[in-house]
Amino acid sequence: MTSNCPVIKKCLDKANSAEYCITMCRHGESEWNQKNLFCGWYNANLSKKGHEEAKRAGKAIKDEGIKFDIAYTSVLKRAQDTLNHILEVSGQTKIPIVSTWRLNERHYGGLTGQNKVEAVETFGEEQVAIWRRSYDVPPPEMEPEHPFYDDILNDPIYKDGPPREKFPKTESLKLCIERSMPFFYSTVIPQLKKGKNVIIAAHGNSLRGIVKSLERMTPEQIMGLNLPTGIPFQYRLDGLFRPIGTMRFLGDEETVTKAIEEVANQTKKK
Ligand SMILES: O=C(O)[C@@H](COP(=O)(O)O)OP(=O)(O)O
Repeated sequence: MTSNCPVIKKCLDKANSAEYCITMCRHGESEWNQKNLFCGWYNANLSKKGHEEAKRAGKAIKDEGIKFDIAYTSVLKRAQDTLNHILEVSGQTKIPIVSTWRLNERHYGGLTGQNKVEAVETFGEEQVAIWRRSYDVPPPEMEPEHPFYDDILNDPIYKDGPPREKFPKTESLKLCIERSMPFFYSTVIPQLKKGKNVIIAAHGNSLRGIVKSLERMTPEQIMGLNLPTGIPFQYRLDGLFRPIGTMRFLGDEETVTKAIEEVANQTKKK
């Protein structure tokens, strides 16, 4: 965009030249990723492989000499443990860490705890693909009889929200974006504006929501994006917080491609 008006031109020059950098990382493989179960708000641990992936992510950040000023994560331990490994291995455990339910994985509703291949056998490939990757079709709600309903609802990690009357029973990507992006714009963006270097350690779908918003992707475009576990990626952003170039993974291309394919193929029988 260009303009002959000096005032507009000055604003546009500033917007086009300012540059921010943000690093994000989906947590390492969880025990439920390993068992191929829909996880959502269930508070799964990292698997042994997940701990290793997270440490490797920390090494990649250390090797690149990336220094963070502040870190954001969800209230779920798979994301928090991943962040802690990253900060420990890269020698930056002293930075402030902000945890919020708003960066949680999308709530997978009644699918929580179901095996992804078995879900395809029960509901069909097309339906499960819609629940996993459509933009605005949420999975069936989690009913009070669901084996994890009470554990999740009464978990003290939710003492600061969401309020009980708004506690999700299921979420589409759209609903996940509606609670994560207000946090991103009100809390993370101001830090970037102050020149701070930020890392977000979160989840496959809460991060897909941020990517969709930053890249101004359509609902159709975001359907095709799968994020690998434990591989950090970065964006350089212009003054209007638009990406300059594509996301850059801190990992070799072969490993990244293989890890992305694994996520895409989770509903296929091995
Ligand atoms: O909830 C889950 O099962 C996965 C994402 O699953 P898909 O949407 O890729 O099926 O979330 P994460 O492991 O990132 O917390």
